[in-house]
Amino acid sequence: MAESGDNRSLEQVRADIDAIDREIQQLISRRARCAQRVADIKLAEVQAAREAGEAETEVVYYRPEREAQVLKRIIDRNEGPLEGETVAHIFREIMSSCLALEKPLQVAFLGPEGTFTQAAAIKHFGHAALCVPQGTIDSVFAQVESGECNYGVVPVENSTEGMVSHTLDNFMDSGLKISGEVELAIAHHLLVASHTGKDDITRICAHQQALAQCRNWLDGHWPHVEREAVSSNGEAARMALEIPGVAAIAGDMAADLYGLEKLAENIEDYADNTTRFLVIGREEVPPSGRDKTSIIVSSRNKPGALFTLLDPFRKAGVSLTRIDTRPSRTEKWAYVFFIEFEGHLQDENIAAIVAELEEQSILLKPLGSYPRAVL
Ligand SMILES: C=C(O[C@@H]1C=C(C(=O)O)C=C[C@H]1O)C(=O)O
Repeated sequence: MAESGDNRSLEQVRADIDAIDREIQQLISRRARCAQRVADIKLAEVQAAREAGEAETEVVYYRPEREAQVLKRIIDRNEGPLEGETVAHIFREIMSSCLALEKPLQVAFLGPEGTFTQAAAIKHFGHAALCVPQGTIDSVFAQVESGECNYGVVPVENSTEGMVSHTLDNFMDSGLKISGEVELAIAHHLLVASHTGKDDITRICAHQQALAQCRNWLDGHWPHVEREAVSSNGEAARMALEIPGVAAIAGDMAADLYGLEKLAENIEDYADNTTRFLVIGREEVPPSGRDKTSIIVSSRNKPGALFTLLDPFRKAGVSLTRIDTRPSRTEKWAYVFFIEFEGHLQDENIAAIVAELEEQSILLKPLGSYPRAVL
């Protein structure tokens, strides 16, 4: 085996690499056959349940909690020289391809193509999933509710593509469950078509949030060029390709999709610009061991209402990861809280908190427990 510091020739090291690749390929094929065997077992179990008159009808091949465990283990045992996350991304793609041997997952996302939501969908499900663009957050929910798509991906926090509140409103009326979360580092670039030079630019287009996130950079570099907010960064990229003089601000996905050139990279004013997305599905997800739970709770606007809702978490020492308020649409002066915390609804301490909250509130709706983002 080639090690750094040995005195093998280039040809010898390449021969080593070829032999290793052969082994890796054989192992991947073996892994894929195991995944097929798992799928056969799942199918047989569902068929047996059907014959026994049990209600289950759908075979669920995709197991988010299992995938999260596999990826976490890969990161934990990684010894370098590659980064744990880099290796996990490779395994993300292997799992995605193994699962697609049964049937590629259909994943609805807030489109159009080339948006960060699509990048989030691919990051979570891998490239073997079939990502289907939707025009609105409502239609992402509808596609999953009707069964057209297996899962959906919607932005929920600090997004350049959609409104948090709109996603939360959808959860109030929907029976769908959250089955995962995706965190994505957002890097914006100034993009132009190959036939557009720096001096040809008369207009810079992007989603309004992308324009906002790059405001200082634009003020410094392009103070006199018109800025135009359009419906998405993907749309801005399409315009940059088709309309002379237009430059777009968008991410890598859009640059690749429309074959645009990067005039400037990473132009966002703040590094660490992360957007969070939620994965929605029809099934509840069993515990992975590192989970989060999201609930909607509603209480009357009386003194101490929020304190009463949050106190059970404090007493149990459970960390809240997010809390949002929305006005209730059904009752004047009632509020709806969207609360996220660490733990799974099947954990005893979490079940006890939820039972206590149920007594204190007008309405309590669990939106699901799901593995914390690994990648
Ligand atoms: C193989 C399984 O099914 C699917 C494929 C997985 C994989 O390739 O590792 C993991 C979880 C499931 O999404 C399983 O449940 O173990």
